[in-house]
Amino acid sequence: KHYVAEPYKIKVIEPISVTTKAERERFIAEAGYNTFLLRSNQCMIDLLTDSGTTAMSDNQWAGMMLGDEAYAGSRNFLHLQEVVREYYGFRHIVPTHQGRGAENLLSMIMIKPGDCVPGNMYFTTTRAHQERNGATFVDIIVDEAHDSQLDLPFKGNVDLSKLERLIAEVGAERIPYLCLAVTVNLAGGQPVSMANMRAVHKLCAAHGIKVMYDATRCIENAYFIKTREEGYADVTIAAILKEMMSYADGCTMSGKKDCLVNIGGFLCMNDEELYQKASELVVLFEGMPSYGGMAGRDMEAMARGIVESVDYNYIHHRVAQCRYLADKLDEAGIPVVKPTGGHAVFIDARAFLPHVAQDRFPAQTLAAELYVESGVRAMERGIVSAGRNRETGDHHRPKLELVRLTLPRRVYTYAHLDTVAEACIAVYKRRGRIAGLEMIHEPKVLRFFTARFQPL
Ligand SMILES: Cc1ncc(COP(=O)(O)O)c(/C=N/[C@@H](Cc2ccccc2)C(=O)O)c1O
Repeated sequence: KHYVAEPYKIKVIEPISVTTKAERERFIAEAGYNTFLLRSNQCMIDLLTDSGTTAMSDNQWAGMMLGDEAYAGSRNFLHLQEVVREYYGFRHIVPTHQGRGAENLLSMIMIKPGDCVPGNMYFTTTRAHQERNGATFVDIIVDEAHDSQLDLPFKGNVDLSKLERLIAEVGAERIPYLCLAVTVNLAGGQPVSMANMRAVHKLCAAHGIKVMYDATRCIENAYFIKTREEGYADVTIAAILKEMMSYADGCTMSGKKDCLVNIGGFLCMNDEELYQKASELVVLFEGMPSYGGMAGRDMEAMARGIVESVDYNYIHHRVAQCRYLADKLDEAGIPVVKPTGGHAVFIDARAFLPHVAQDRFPAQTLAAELYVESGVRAMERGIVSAGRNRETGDHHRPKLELVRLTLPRRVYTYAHLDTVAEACIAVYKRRGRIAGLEMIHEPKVLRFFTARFQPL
């Protein structure tokens, strides 16, 4: 297999703090066996998240010196607005401090209590905001998305018959919008095909239901369309992105992922009335409609990041790094989600630790073991992240109990990925001797961020 070399060279470095195994055993115990509670300087290769961990380019850093910090009408906002209109195609953009800011505004202006918001698999913060505004999230993703070993090109797709059944059951007036995630984080970074986006838009438009994308990893989705979908091999990433967005009425965006910045986000829409409502609320939650919780310099960095993000060489390498790591684990017999997603390698913790019951937190356990083995920080994406069912009080029990090895953009090299693979293989060899965890502190909201555990 050919793995493309980094299409950039290193100009500035940030030293990695090296730890010993004995130190890491102490650190993870102090962190309640929750990798979110480790300090950055206790992690040697930090694969917790691709969110906000991007290395910016010299062009973006130069832009940071051109921050127009005027309270209103900053030239950086005008630049960001112009770039989003050009690349995403929506008429209105409301800047927010990050994705969550956009999710908050969207949920508040579109949802009324008792509504249903259908989507292609849940995401924690997205669902939390929908529920907070009185809606019920309804999963309409294709069944195949819940099978980690099924190697299909677009496992993020919507099952149109599920959507039709939902509309028939609850009525279009109780569905303010469909939330289409491109890509689907918790399914393993799985993309949605252009054909499915087109069909979803057509069906929703026929019922007067808006389609709002969670565009957080839309460049990765565009790359998978280019490389996997008939008819797009010779189409540019930018043109694919624009067509994707043409099938949506708006989007929320966490700029901390595919806009290549460390903070920032936006909410987009075409509808004038929605824009007016969002503009009224943004002053309450994020500041002015012309800065949305970002400094001028951050908006400049994001505008420049958006232009860089559609460069084929950038996204080709970014996805190739994920595939490189996934192939190494797969060759060693370690169960990983197939096909490899755009931002991470997801280990199937249930298959890795079949003797650990799901309510003994296999993914949480494996993430802690990986950390002790080699200082690699991964993230639990299983029963702990899924939280509890509001009605029954029992854990949500997702079919996918995953450990996510999330690759920051333009940060690590293939040598780092070799170290990660070796660590996974070492733990895999001693998996029979790994017992589970019990939860000793359980927060009420989004518990995975601060829950604490101890070994059985
Ligand atoms: C598909 C999708 N939509 C919206 C957001 C929110 O965007 P923001 O508010 O962070 O900018 C995110 C953030 N995902 C991050 C950070 C994270 C967030 C909650 C729990 C765990 C991790 C991650 O997956 O690591 C996302 O993935």
